[in-house]
Amino acid sequence: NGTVKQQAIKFVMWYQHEAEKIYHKNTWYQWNYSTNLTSHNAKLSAESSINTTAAIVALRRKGHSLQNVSINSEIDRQLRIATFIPASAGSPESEELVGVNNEMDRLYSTGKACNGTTCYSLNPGLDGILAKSRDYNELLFAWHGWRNGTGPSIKPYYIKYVSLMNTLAKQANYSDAGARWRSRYGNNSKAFTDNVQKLWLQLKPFYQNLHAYVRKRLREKYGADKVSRTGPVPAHLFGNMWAQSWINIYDMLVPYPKKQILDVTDEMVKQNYTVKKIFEVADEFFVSMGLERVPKSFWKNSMLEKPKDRQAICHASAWDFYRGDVRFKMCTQINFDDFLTVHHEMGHIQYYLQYGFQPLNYRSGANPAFHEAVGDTISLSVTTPDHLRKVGLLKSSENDQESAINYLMLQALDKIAFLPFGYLVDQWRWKVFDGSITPENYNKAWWELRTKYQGIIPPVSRTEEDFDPGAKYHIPGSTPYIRYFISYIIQFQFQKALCQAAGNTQPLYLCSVYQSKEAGKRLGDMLKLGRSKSWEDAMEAITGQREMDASAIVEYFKPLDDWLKEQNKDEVIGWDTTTTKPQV
Ligand SMILES: C[C@H](NC(=O)O)C(=O)O
Ligand SMILES: [Zn+2]
Repeated sequence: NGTVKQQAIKFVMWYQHEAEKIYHKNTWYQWNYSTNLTSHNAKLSAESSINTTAAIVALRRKGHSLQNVSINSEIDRQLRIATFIPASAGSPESEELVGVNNEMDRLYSTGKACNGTTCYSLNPGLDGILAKSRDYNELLFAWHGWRNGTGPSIKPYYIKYVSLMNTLAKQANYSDAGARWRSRYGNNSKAFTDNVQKLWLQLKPFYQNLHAYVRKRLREKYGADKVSRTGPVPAHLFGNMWAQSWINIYDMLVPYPKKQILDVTDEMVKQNYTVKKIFEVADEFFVSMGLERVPKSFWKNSMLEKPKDRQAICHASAWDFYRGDVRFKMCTQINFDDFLTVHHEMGHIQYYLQYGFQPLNYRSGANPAFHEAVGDTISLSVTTPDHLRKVGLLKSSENDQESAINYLMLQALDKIAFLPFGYLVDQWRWKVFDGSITPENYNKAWWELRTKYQGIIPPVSRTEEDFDPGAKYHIPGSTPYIRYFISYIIQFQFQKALCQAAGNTQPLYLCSVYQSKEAGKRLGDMLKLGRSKSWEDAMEAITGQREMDASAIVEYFKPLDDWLKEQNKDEVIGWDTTTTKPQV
C-alpha cells in the first residue's frame, strides 16, 4: 500500500516520534546527574548513554523488517536526512569517555578554595571575591585557591580524555578531535582557521588599545610595583576568575564619572529583583518581537538557583529535552553578569523552540556560534540606555557624547575584553588534540597563549604541577570554545541586520529592536532553519551576507576606539612578553 517513498516516509515519521522519546529519556539522566552530582547518578547517566545508542540502532533496524530492498534503501536515505548516529557511538571508548567526563565535571563543580577552616566554592563565593574585592592579596587568595582546588585533580583525567576523544575521532574518520570539532563550521578546516585568525587580527589593535587604558588605571590603583607600565598585567585584577570579562571593575574605569553611569546590579538589588524577575524580563523581550514565549513547563522543570541540599553543576546551561520540554540550569545571582547570562541562555531556549519542528538531525545551530549569538544579540538591545530606562533599570536620561563613551566602555569591557580569551582557548585545545602540546607542557603552553593574546601574566609562578586550563569550565566540561569568539563578532552583524529590519536610524550602539515584529520575523526565520541549510545560507537569511564580518562590531565601538587612541597618546600599546615572570 502506497509507493515506496510514502511507506519509507511513514516509517521515518514513526521513527522520529520513537527516537524523540529515547532522546528525552537520556537527556533526563544527564540532567539528573548535572543537578545532583552523586556517583549513583553518574552511573545512571553513563548507562543511559550506552542504552540510548543501542535503542536507536535497534529502532533503525525495525525499518528493515519491511523485507523490501527498495524500501530499505529509501528508508536509509530518509534516515540519513532525519537523524544521525555518531559513527563512534556505543564503542567501549565512548562508554569510558562518559565516565571520565562525568568525573571531571564533578571535580570542577565541587572545587573549593580554603583559607584555614573557611572554604569557598566558585559560585557563589570566589567569583564574588574576584568581582568585588580591590585587595591585591585577597584577590590572589581566590585566584590561586581556585586553581589549586581544580587543576591538579583534573589533570590525570584530562590526559585520558584527550586520548579517548582522539580514538573516537579517528573511528569517525577525523584526524583528531579538534578536526572533528572544526568540521561543524564546514569541511575546509584550514579556510575556517584562517578566517577566524583574520577576524582576530582585525580586532587586535582595538583590544590592545583597551588593554593599555585598563593597565594604566590598574597601575594607578595597585601601584607601579604590581602593574608595570609596558608589561603584561597580573591576571587576577580584572574582576573575573579568567580575566575574560572586565565589567566588574567598570567603577575603576568610567571615562566620565560625573556623567550617566549604568549600574544595573545596584538598581536590581535596590529593586529587590528576584531570579524569576530576571527571566521574565528576558522572556518578555523575545515575546515583544513576536517570538516564542517559554512554555509553562519551563518554570516547573528548570533549576534557576543553586540547590541547598545537593551538589550541582553551576555553570549556566540551556537544555533541549525535545518534545517541547526546554529547561535551564543556573545558580543565578542578582547582578549584571547574571542578567546578561540569563539573556544569553534564553537565546538558546528560543532557538530550541524555533527549530523544534525540524527533523532531529536539523535541530541544532546553523553552526555552534549561531547558537551562542542569539541571546547576546538580544542583549545588545536590552542593555541600551533606552531599554534599561523602559524596564526601570536606569534612572537618568542623559544621552550626550560623554555618556555614550561611558556606555560603550561598559560594553567593551564585556565584548572586546573577551576576544583574545575566546580566541586562545581552542588554539590551546586544538594543539593538545593534534599532539603538538603534550601533558609535559600543558600549563606552560597555556600561559604562553594567555600572555601573547590577553597581555596578562600569572600573579604567582606556575609549574607543570598546575593545570590552569582545568580551572575553566569548558576544558573539563569538554565544551568547544571558538564558538564564543565567533559569536561575539557575528552577534553585531545580526544586530545590525535586525536594526535595519526595525527601521532604526540611530547609531548602532543605541539601537534596540524591542517590540519590532519585523526584526522578530528576520531573526525567527533564520532560527527556524536550524542546521537544515549551511551556516552561510543562514547568515544570508538574516544579514544578506555570506561570511563572518567584523565591520559591524568595529562600527558599533568606533566612538570608543577613537576616544581610547586619544587617552593612550602617552601610553605604550601592547606588552613586552619578556616579563612573563610573575610580579612578586
Ligand atoms: C563565554 C562563555 N559563555 C558560556 O559558557 O555560556 C563563558 O562563560 O566562558
Ligand atoms: Zn551558550
